[in-house]
Amino acid sequence: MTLVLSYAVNSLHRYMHPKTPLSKRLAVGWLFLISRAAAGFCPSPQPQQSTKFISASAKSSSHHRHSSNISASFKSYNQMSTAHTQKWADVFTHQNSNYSPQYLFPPFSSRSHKGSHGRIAILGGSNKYTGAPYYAAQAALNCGVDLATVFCAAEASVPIKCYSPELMVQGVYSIERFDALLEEEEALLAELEKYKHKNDLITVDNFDNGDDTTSNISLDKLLLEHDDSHNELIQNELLKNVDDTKKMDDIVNKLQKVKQLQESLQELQDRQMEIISKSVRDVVSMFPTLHALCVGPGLGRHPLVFKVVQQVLQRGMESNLTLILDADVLFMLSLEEYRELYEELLKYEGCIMTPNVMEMKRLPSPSSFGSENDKKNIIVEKGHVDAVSRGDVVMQCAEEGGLKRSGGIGDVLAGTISAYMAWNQIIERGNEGGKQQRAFAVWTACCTVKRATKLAFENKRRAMSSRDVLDEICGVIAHMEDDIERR
Ligand SMILES: NC(=O)C1=CN([C@@H]2O[C@H](COP(=O)(O)OP(=O)(O)OC[C@H]3O[C@@H](n4cnc5c(N)ncnc54)[C@H](OP(=O)(O)O)[C@@H]3O)[C@@H](O)[C@H]2O)[C@@H](O)CC1
Ligand SMILES: Nc1ncnc2c1ncn2[C@@H]1O[C@H](COP(=O)(O)OP(=O)(O)OP(=O)(O)O)[C@@H](O)[C@H]1O
Repeated sequence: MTLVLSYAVNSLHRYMHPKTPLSKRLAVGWLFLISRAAAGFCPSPQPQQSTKFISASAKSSSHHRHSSNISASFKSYNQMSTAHTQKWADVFTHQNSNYSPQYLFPPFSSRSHKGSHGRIAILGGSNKYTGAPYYAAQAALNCGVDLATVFCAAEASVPIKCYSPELMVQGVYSIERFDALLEEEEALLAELEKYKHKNDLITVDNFDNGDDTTSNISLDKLLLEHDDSHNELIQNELLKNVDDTKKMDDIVNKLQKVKQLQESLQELQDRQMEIISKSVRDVVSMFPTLHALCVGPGLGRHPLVFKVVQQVLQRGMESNLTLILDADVLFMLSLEEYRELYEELLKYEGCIMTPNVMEMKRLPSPSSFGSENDKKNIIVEKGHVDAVSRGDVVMQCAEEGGLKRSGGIGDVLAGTISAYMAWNQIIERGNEGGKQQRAFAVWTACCTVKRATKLAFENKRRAMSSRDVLDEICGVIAHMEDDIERR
């Protein structure tokens, strides 16, 4: 196109000479206008790219300038140079690919049984959000997995069941019950706090030190720093030392009340732990049958749900289960309380995080990492161009999406990645090649959703919703499989 353009400009210059006949001048004028219009519609050719992931550290210095702006949070791959982007079709135009598209989809066989094309689960869905886990699970089914289970809040299970008979849905905790437990705990803590602030000074013998001196001790100190047997001792000491019986009764009553409150609090916290453990057991008992678990779509931000999720993720890593982390679980991992878990997940090869712009900004920079290469997990930074990175290598998905961005497309992507990860497990069975192929499969999942969104948008325009994207997925995958066969 550049050649055509320069030829046209040169010709224009030559033929616009006053001695050139008018008819020739008009013809050249048209040629010039047509070539300008064509240049506007066709993008200039991209430099040759390989299908290898590119090393982020090998990139131009411009991305370092950009990434320094976000030093407080996680390094943003979408703020790096966008020169090395790829579309699905590019995979077939380069022979030096490290990745094998023919191993993305498990082949059909007459010996296939229910589950041999993938069993995934979603942990998410709350009283507020029921659509998100549905989109994720249904996306995985529409990709082609055989079985999809949704573990959710009991309050969400009936609506989700009603969306689709194909889904298996299990309520594993109740937000209402968790709310009641938290309210009870808050009331007990508030009552304890009231006593803590009663700083009555009382005079006691220094029996601890075995000497005869006396000192003023705040009731606060007595209540908080002495165990039960000690309290008894204190009471005896008080009996000996405090003359005013009314004051004495007061103090003893307070001690008893605090003891009672502390016991109730302990009993409540034990009950909480028991309920949380039961929820965790319900999810973990399915692990041996799962190829991948996606956590987060519509999860909500209840502190006790986060406790369940914390244990599920720990057990997932212990079981070497592939974990796809999206939405609210990424919020949870940005909290100081879960920093240790977050850093463990960054080192876990079977973890794929899919942050949107906000979630990416919230994720903290890991403190225990020397370089990007210490990160073993995969991060999919969603945006106009999705960036899939592992360690310091990054592959950007330049596939065009639709112009409408309805809520839930991120959930569709999380479910689609779950399906590709299930297939990766089935095909590669965790060998070294499989791990390399995993990032490529995640990138292909991004291409799939971008393409499905584009088709849905072309069909429905302003009315496009995430359901329409779901409907396009199977066609997109069928085309991709055709591309692989034709290769
Ligand atoms: N049907 C359902 O059930 C659905 C349920 N969902 C579930 O909702 C839960 C919360 O997810 P989330 O994405 O709303 O939370 P979070 O990331 O904190 O964003 C909140 C704030 O960030 C902003 N913001 C977001 N993106 C931005 C961007 N690209 N660029 C700029 N700003 C951006 C945005 O600002 P606003 O646009 O409102 O001005 C907003 O204030 C989660 O469980 C998810 O699964 C959804 O999946 C949808 C379908
Ligand atoms: N600026 C953008 N331009 C075009 N596409 C985008 C843009 N940002 C995100 N997308 C695409 O939209 C899809 C969902 O990404 P998004 O950032 O909306 O996730 P999300 O907020 O987690 O979604 P959800 O609504 O499910 O919570 C992805 O396929 C992503 O590639």
